[in-house]
Amino acid sequence: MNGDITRSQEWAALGKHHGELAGIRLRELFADDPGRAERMTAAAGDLYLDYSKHRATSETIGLLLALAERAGLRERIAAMFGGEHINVSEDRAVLHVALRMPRETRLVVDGQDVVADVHAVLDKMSAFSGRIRSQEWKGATGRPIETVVNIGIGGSDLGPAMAYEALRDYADAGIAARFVSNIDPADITGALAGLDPATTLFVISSKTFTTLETLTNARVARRWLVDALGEDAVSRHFVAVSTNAAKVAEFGIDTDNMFGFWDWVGGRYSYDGAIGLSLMIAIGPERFREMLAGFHTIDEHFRTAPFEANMPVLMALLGVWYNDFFGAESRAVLPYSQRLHRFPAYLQQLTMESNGKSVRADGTPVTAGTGEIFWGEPGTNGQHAFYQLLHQGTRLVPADFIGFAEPFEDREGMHDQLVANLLAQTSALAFGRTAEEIAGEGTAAEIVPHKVMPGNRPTSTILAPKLTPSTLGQLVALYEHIVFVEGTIWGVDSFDQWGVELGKKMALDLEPALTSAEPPEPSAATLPDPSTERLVRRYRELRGRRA
Ligand SMILES: O=P(O)(O)OC[C@H]1O[C@H](O)[C@H](O)[C@@H](O)[C@@H]1O
Repeated sequence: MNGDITRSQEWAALGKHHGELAGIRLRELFADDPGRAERMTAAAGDLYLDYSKHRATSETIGLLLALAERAGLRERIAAMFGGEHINVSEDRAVLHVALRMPRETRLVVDGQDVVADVHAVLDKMSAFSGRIRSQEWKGATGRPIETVVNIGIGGSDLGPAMAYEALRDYADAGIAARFVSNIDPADITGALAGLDPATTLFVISSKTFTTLETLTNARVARRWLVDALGEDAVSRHFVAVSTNAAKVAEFGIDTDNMFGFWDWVGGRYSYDGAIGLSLMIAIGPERFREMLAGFHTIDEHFRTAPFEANMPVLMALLGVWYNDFFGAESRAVLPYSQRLHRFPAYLQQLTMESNGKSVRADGTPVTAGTGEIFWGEPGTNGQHAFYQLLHQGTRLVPADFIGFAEPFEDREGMHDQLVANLLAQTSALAFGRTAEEIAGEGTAAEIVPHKVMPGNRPTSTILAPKLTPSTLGQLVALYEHIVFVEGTIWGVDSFDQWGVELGKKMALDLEPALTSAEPPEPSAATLPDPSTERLVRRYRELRGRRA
């Protein structure tokens, strides 16, 4: 809908319903309606969702679905899949879903069949990965590649880094991947430690090929390689992934060794395309395509399933429910899988860069909270760290628990213990322990209040058969579409990120004040405020520079 959804009657109905439901506990909801455990579930591809442990009834879901209709979700899904320029502030189509469309499909956007373009790049990536993996591609000294170092940041780092960690059990060609992102010199120093230039391939990943961190790290890597192997070695050890061929050439990378993508793929939506090159080299093109098929399964589910059975729609609407009606500020994502240890970090960019907005797509200010704060750690590590607050703190933190039935490799029944922990946590969060129950166990009266577990803390549980390339693709697509639905309800442009630009520009302006031989004048335009000016002088002193 155009305009302010918080003024709609659907929004008002949810507000009223919240008033009625707020005092009701999950214990009561289950006692009144034991069938909810069976009913409040959804399936999509290999993913199974239990959303019965939410502070919601069938009526809540009905009201939320009405809100989605009012927001024009149906039309917006069609607009995205149809290649309309729904990224209005940048006047671009939003077509990450095209990155995983099967070869035989066609999608003509702005006069061009984007699916054919996608597969041309995938084929080029597959051929290149195949040459690296089969050791046909040799480094400058004739030795095969053993390590791929991806240099990128944001969407050009988090996706492949998260997915490589998730799927490293499938890295079957003996090629390891490392990831460098930060401008902190410690990052590249750590990544290069122990590597042999003769067997190292650098993948410089940057959509724009103008990102300071990436270009700086790439220059350091180039120097490291050239010092060891000479200038001529660069073409055997550097490839690029970018949308900007001119900048790639300017950097000195042969554009024959460049893998492209398009302005209709946002950085945080890009690792299933060329930005995933380092991952494809590690796990192989076939596994990579299995991952794409997983993404596509959920895309099709999202596009075609009725909203009441549509997993991303349901999960997104529950996110809106807590964010905007219960005032919850964050959502924990708790994968019971060590391999998914970078998944919460990946989701932070996906969700928060997309929906951390305070104006709507039409430029008017939002009138409801947007952009849940995503955070998390793998279980069970989180249990021994921050779950105390989840169980007994004063804040409401809805949480997504993610588990798998099969481990890649079990040891002494450990995997069943892992899953037992997941299930125990969601039950304890939902149902808690009352003072009577605790006193009944013989607990001293003065200790009882400390042990009361309030319960009523909502969770989603997602179960999948096994962490595979396909199920990883399914999970990522699920969250991409959750972001889309939430962004649609809030009316924001989920595909721009203007908020990160100012700090980048100011850092460039500020740097000379830190490094110049003479200290900056107090009135210098590069010192934006008195606090920053003092910090600059303090830094110069600590660095032994004239302050
Ligand atoms: O891929 P690049 O053009 O180097 O951009 C890398 C990252 O930097 C930017 O600042 C954006 O906030 C991110 O969305 C992007 O993923």
